[in-house]
Parts: sequence; C-alpha cells; structure tokens
Amino acid sequence: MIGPVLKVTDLKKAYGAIQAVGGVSFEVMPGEIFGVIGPNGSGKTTMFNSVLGQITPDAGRIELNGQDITHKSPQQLNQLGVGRTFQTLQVFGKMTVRDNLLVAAQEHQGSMWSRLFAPGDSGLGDRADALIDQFRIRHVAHKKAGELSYGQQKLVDIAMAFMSEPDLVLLDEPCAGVNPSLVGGISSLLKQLNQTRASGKKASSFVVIEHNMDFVMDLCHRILVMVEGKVLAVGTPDEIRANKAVLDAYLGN
Ligand SMILES: Nc1ncnc2c1ncn2[C@@H]1O[C@H](COP(=O)(O)OP(=O)(O)OP(=O)(O)O)[C@@H](O)[C@H]1O
Repeated sequence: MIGPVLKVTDLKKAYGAIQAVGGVSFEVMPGEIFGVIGPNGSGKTTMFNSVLGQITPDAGRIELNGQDITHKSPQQLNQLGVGRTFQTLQVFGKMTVRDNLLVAAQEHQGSMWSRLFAPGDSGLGDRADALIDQFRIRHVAHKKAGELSYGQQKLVDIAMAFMSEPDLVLLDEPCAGVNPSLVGGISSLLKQLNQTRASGKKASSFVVIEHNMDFVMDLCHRILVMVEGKVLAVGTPDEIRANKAVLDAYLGN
C-alpha cells in the first residue's frame, strides 16, 4: 500500500498563552491537492511554517514519505523535495523573470559557488523555459520581474516553487491580492502541474492555504478545516460543504 507523502501527527505550537496549533493531525496522499481553510487566526500559517521547518513546534511529528522531518531546516526540506510559496511575493524585482526562476533552483542544487562554476546553467535553463511556457509568461521572460503586474509576479512566484521539481509544494494563499479574472488561470495551472510536472512524469502533491472558497472547492481533492488551532473537519469539497459544524463555525459566517 502506498503511504502518505506528508503525515502530521499531533502537532502543537503555543505563543505564550495562545495555543496557535493545539494537536493537529492529517495526511496528504501522493498526487493529492489538499486544502487548508479556517478563519483568521485559526493556526493555518503556524501549522504550515512548522511543516516547512520555519518554526519549531512544541510537540508532534512530521513525516515526508515516511521519513521524520520534524526538525529539518527549510534548506534541508527543499533538498528533500519540498517547495513552497509565500503569502507575500518573493521575486527579485531587479532580476529578469527567467533569472528569478534560475535562482529559485539554486537552493535545491547546492551552493552558489558550485553553481557558478558548473558548466552552463546545469540544465536549469530548459526547466525554466518549460515553466515559462507552461505559465504563459514567455512575453515577459526577459523583463525585470519588478516591472510586471502583481498578477504576473504572482505567476512567477508560483513558477519559482516548481523549479526544483518538488514532490510536495505548500502554497500559502496563491490567490491573495490577485485580480479575480486571474484566479481561474492559477487554478488550471495548478491542476496541470499536479497531473504532470513540466519535465517529469510524476504527479506532485500540494497543500494549499487559501481564503478564496470557490478556488479551494474547485481545486482541492480534500480540505482540512481548522478552527482555534484544531481540526474541525477533513473531507472532500462536497463533504465540507455539507458539514453542519463547518457551516456553523466558518462558512456560515
Ligand atoms: N509570532 C507570533 N507571536 C505571537 N502570536 C502569534 C505569532 N504567530 C501567530 N500568532 C497567533 O497564533 C494564532 C494563529 O495564527 P496563524 O497566523 O497561524 O493563523 P492563520 O489561520 O494563519 O491566520 P490568517 O488566516 O489570518 O493568516 C493567532 O492567534 C495569532 O495571533
């Protein structure tokens, strides 16, 4: 039987008297798009940052493909095949779009020095070009990222997370601040990337935090609902829509 890509068991993190995450457990299966929703302050980001090695949880265990990654650094996780996007844009405004993609792969590939002295761009150029085409940003590939619209920069930002061909990608509010007319495009892109990565044939799994409910319901295979640091429900979009506790605590607000 195939095990989960990501397994989080009884994760806890407090900030003083605030129990931001109070014993959260869930599993993400290979190829799954797993949504995380919940009201502001329900602990989504704290859970996310714990999984990504950005904060140290007080208790609990995090496994990637069966391997304990609870105390790994973000760099180690990147090398193990975990990618991420942030709520706020992480593009380098003065570099071209293509160079942003090349830089994004560096963490995964080793030190800056080894890359500087590696022949050519070590195959990363092909990967960058494939993503540029897939994300339909060819016409701006040689522009400085800072000159693009916010929506285009968001696309570059998401593409950067895929440069290292990750098995698992955590996306923190991919639609935040994006013009509603672009939201459908981001959803289609993520579905495409989930099915077949640009140069590989392996499906990748995503965990997506997002407040845009239509986007989450359309994109995700399963959704976890967090309220006050705990799991209120996990289920398919239809199950979540029909869950009375979720409606009362969240969707009904
Ligand atoms: N660095 C911190 N120091 C103190 N309290 C924090 C810190 N980070 C988060 N918290 C608190 O922990 C709780 C959970 O916050 P968290 O940001 O994880 O929620 P969230 O669900 O991601 O919220 P949002 O949807 O607004 O991003 C909140 O009460 C928040 O105020």
